[in-house]
Amino acid sequence: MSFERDLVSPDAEGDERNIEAALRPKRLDEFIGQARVREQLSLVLQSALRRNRPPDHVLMSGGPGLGKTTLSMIIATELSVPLRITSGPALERAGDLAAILSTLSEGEVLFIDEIHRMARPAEEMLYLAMEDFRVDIVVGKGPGATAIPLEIAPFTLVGATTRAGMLPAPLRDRFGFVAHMDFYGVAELEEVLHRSSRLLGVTLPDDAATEIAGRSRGTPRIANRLLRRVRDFAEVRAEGVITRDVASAALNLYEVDAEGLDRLDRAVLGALLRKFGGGPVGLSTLAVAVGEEPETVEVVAEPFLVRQGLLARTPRGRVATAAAWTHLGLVPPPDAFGASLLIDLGDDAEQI
Ligand SMILES: Nc1ncnc2c1ncn2[C@@H]1O[C@H](COP(=O)(O)OP(=O)(O)OP(=O)(O)O)[C@@H](O)[C@H]1O
Ligand SMILES: [Mg+2]
Repeated sequence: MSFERDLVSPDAEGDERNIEAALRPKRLDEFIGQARVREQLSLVLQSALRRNRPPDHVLMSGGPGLGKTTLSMIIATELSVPLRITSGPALERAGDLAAILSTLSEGEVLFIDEIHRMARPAEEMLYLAMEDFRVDIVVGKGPGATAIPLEIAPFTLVGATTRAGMLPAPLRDRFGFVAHMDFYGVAELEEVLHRSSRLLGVTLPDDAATEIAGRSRGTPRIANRLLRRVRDFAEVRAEGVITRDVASAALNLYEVDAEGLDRLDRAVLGALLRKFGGGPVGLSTLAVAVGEEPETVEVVAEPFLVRQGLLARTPRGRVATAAAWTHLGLVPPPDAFGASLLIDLGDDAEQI
């Protein structure tokens, strides 16, 4: 058994990058949600513009699909400066980074995506560049090698990472501003969906937007993706008209449920409840029960289940919460939790 993850994966899949580029907000006031980050960043940018100096280096931290790349591009646009884009994995050798740094123009924004994946020598070169706008070019090898300092134009580094914890402290400390990107609320995702539907030229009623937003796992990228699937469904089956029922039928067809769980999520939860009485059960036992690798269960399914309060990781193993039983319409056995936690699920709940 294997599961299609494309629909609710927070990572960009296939040619999605191109589609996304068209939906990216270009200015700060078009960027939806993240009110605190937006306000903080707006201050940083405005004061830099006033002083006519490049702003402090900015670190964007947050899960995939929450808008880090989008916001980085906005920074360059708002400052009216060019943007240079690279990524941690592309900077294998210090020379790769030196080539970029030495050709930056004054005030340019250098965006390093996945900055936590940069190789060590490049990282050390970056420290000096961030702090003193200088790089040391090493000439020669062995004991005769000399470092020639080279001045570079003052620039702004914008780093993005999904794993801020993996950044070495000296690097983290050199960012003057850290933008923590959070998951989006349903109302914010509705706004994202309305904006995207205008750009895609489709009519999206409010209640249909609510339906899609609720299943989007707090992530604009997923919201936009579900919107495209709903549009396809409406074109083929509903003469292009999106209603709440059409949206709901489309997403049911793609097996994305009302809380945004997909087949793998429900399989994991279902096995935990039906086969192991709600746990505790070890990760590998649970993975075998759904025919998946333990890593897939741990990395792909569990974080969202934990965030939704449906599953808990305990030292004794994985445990379902009361909400998990409710979500799958099952009645927990009397000994599943303390008796006080038992919930009445009504007559139509499936008995296990
Ligand atoms: N605040 C927002 N308002 C409107 N659209 C957004 C917002 N944030 C993200 N999006 C949309 O979601 C998509 C993904 O955003 P983006 O590529 O910036 O995410 P990311 O955090 O860089 O993801 P990754 O970690 O995978 O690089 C883009 O198409 C963008 O248009
Ligand atoms: Mg990105």
